[in-house]
Amino acid sequence: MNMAIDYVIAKQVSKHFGHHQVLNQIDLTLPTGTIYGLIGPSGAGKTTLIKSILGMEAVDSGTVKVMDTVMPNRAVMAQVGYMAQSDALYETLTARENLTFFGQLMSVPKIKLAQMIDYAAGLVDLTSQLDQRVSGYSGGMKRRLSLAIALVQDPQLLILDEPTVGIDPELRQQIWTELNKLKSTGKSMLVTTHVMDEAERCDYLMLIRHGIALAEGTPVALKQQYAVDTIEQVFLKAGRMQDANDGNR
Ligand SMILES: Nc1ncnc2c1ncn2[C@@H]1O[C@H](COP(=O)(O)OP(=O)(O)OP(=O)(O)O)[C@@H](O)[C@H]1O
Repeated sequence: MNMAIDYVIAKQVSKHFGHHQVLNQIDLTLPTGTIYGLIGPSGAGKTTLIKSILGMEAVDSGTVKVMDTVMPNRAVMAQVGYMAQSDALYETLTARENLTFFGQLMSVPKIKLAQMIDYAAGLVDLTSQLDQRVSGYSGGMKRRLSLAIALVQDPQLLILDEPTVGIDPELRQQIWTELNKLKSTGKSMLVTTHVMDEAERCDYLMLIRHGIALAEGTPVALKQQYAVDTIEQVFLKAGRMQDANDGNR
């Protein structure tokens, strides 16, 4: 059983590119056994926040700790299952070879690696195509392989940037069922999504827009707070309120 710790603690994280403030004093705490969703429109700053948490993007101010360690830190980074928004795969290799390569890179012991490849491939429904070259894969298959790679090292913390883009609804359901199983073993996930029914499945949500954390809480609490029935409506209402506030300045 895992100790209840906060896997991620980000405090007052700010970041700009040129004159553009992309993150504005963001606080985020991700406890054990939690699926934390980041939702927001394109360009809101979700990927930049994720990269800042992973130590891949230097922040202007604020601090990030992952597994109680100040980031960036290579050893901690190696313990995080990260699925980037664009697939970084070796096209000339097969899916199994890709999984083996990344598993070895993450120092997964050989016996465990074979098991984890079978498990991860099964989870994303690629078992029968494992020995095909990735160059022949469709976009959705590549996305699924990237998710399998994030899982192959059996990480305690998964950071998934739009994991289900291009994946059909049935498989999306299966993947979410599995993410919930992983959660019940104490793993945590930070997930970005544009899909509102996925947002509803998260334990906790942050709505981010123009680099600002507009609202956060459990899906139920957010719906109550904004007196609406869906997360999509929360999102629209919070956005309108932000625009009205900006207009009043
Ligand atoms: N390396 C960079 N240099 C300059 N601007 C950048 C860089 N990376 C991101 N940006 C800008 O920062 C803003 C936030 O981008 P980010 O990718 O974090 O948004 P996002 O919420 O993840 O969007 P999406 O949902 O489309 O992935 C955008 O305006 C983007 O153009």
